[in-house]
Amino acid sequence: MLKNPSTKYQAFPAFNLPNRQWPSRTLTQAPIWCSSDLRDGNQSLIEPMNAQQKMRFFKMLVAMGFKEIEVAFPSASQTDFDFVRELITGQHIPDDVTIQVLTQAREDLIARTFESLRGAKRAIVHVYNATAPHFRRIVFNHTPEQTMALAVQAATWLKDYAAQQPATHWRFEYSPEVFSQTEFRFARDICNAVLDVWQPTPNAKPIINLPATIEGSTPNVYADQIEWMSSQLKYRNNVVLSVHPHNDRGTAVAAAELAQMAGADRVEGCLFGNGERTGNVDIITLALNLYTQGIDPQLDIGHIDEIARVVTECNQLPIHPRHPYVGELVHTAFSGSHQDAIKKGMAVQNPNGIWEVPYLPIDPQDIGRSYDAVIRVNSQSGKGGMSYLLEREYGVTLPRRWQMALAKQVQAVSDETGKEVSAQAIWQVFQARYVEPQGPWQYAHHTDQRLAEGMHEVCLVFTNGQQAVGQGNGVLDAAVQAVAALSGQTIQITHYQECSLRRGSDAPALALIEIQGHQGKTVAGAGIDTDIVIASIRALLQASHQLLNEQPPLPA
Ligand SMILES: CC(=O)SCCNC(=O)CCNC(=O)[C@H](O)C(C)(C)COP(=O)(O)OP(=O)(O)OC[C@H]1O[C@@H](n2cnc3c(N)ncnc32)[C@H](O)[C@@H]1OP(=O)(O)O
Ligand SMILES: CC(C)C(=O)C(=O)O
Ligand SMILES: [Mg+2]
Repeated sequence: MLKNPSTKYQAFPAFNLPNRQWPSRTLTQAPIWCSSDLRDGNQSLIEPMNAQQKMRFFKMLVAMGFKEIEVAFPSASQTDFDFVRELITGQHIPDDVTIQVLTQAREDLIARTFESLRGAKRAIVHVYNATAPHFRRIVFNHTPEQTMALAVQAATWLKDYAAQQPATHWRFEYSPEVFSQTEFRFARDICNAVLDVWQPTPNAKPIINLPATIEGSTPNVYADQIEWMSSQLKYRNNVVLSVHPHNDRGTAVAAAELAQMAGADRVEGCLFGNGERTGNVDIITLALNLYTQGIDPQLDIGHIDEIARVVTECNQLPIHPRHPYVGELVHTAFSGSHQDAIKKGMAVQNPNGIWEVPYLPIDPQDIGRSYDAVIRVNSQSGKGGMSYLLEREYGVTLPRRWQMALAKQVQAVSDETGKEVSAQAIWQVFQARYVEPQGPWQYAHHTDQRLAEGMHEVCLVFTNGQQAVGQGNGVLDAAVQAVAALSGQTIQITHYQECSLRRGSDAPALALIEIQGHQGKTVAGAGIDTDIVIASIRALLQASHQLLNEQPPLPA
């Protein structure tokens, strides 16, 4: 039993913003993305990335189309410092990409940071100090004035150190760390004081980054805070307003989306939501959320599994199978009614039309996945899923009655094992039930004699030496008469269907036959052979066995 929380935790105060605009806005374009994987993501790893891993990750981010990449905290470690040097001296930074680095508001660290950036064509130096009251009190033992003075001092250091390296095109970024838990007027004042130092121009717009360092409220409150700050920042037209949500409450994606509706121009985050504690906001989810609204996310995510492979190998952390868009199971339906709807949706989906396959918010092929995993069968599945797999893997489209009968048998298998049933296992159940001979008349060979125009006499020879002769107006009709004579029943074909099997090098033919015996009982059989006539005779014989064996009829 949890303890009463009311004496230990406080509700996040509501934000009074009566004329808030963001709720009636929608997202219409991608923000400026900044990947913080190599800094915020990296600092949260059990084992931070080594130089090779960072370089591999960096190159992937560039290939994906990121134009701003926070690559390091250069004053933190020699590895990070050397990595920045290698990026610059090794000329690994394309002309349209700007690297960003983070530093605390301490002069020694700032000096080292600028040292790491020597020779860079462009760079963003990102400085932060915590501004929330409990951080001021607990971590810094600072008055608000001292916190403000530290930020202004840091802004001045950045400006001065940048002036000593004029060949680089500098941009500055300031984060009031723990912004979302800072008194909002104080947050505004400290950001504006920093901007006063930097004197923004259109040519080098500073970035004001407003982090939810620890996510503490519902996303609407964060959106209110961002909308209010956007309206209160000085030099707003020459300032890039950035957000940096963490995911402590599990709503970082929502917070980032609402914040953009509230006026944020830029989003910092990490791929698949890596980052401190529960992570930074997941840029892939944000981007694909835009994509599925018909908006170009301005990132190349057309090969999501390859991206996931690089990220998991570099971070040495797995991705949850239910993770939006990328998880192993997120495009898979096991349950019968979902499978039925997906199967119907896939069948009618216009390749050039609006995507409307039920239960699939995105076409898996758009992110480089196949349809293989879309439907998987277990005890929760129905005829739709089972027949989808047979169709996809073997090219066999069963009539509805067969689907219903086979589904029962497949479900019996999955109930018994408690496991998933593969397409191959379904095919085996199908063969055992409809194809494999279950009686004495196993086909050996046959002869076909033309008696007159359209009239055939067929002699069926079985492996046990028995023979049956019949006449009819085609080979199959004659075979039916032969089997009828043999079994002493009138037999009538009520359904016939043939197809080429997809699996197997010689593409054998499959014949499906339904016959009606005396008292109107309808049974089914299937036959496989490279010759469609023989496949049909085998199917007929197998159906006749079902008639004799008192097998249950097909459902009506
Ligand atoms: C929310 C975020 O993600 S912020 C980024 C966090 N990332 C990291 O910290 C990773 C890299 N950091 C490091 O490797 C180290 O912290 C270093 C190398 C930068 C500094 O190490 P140290 O000098 O040993 O300082 P350490 O971090 O242990 O101590 C924090 C000190 O810096 C102060 N400090 C913390 N943040 C800041 C800041 N943004 N600006 C100025 N001072 C700060 C603290 O008040 C404390 O001061 P005190 O020693 O007077 O009590
Ligand atoms: C340094 C800042 C931007 C940060 O990572 C945070 O507040 O989460
Ligand atoms: Mg962070």
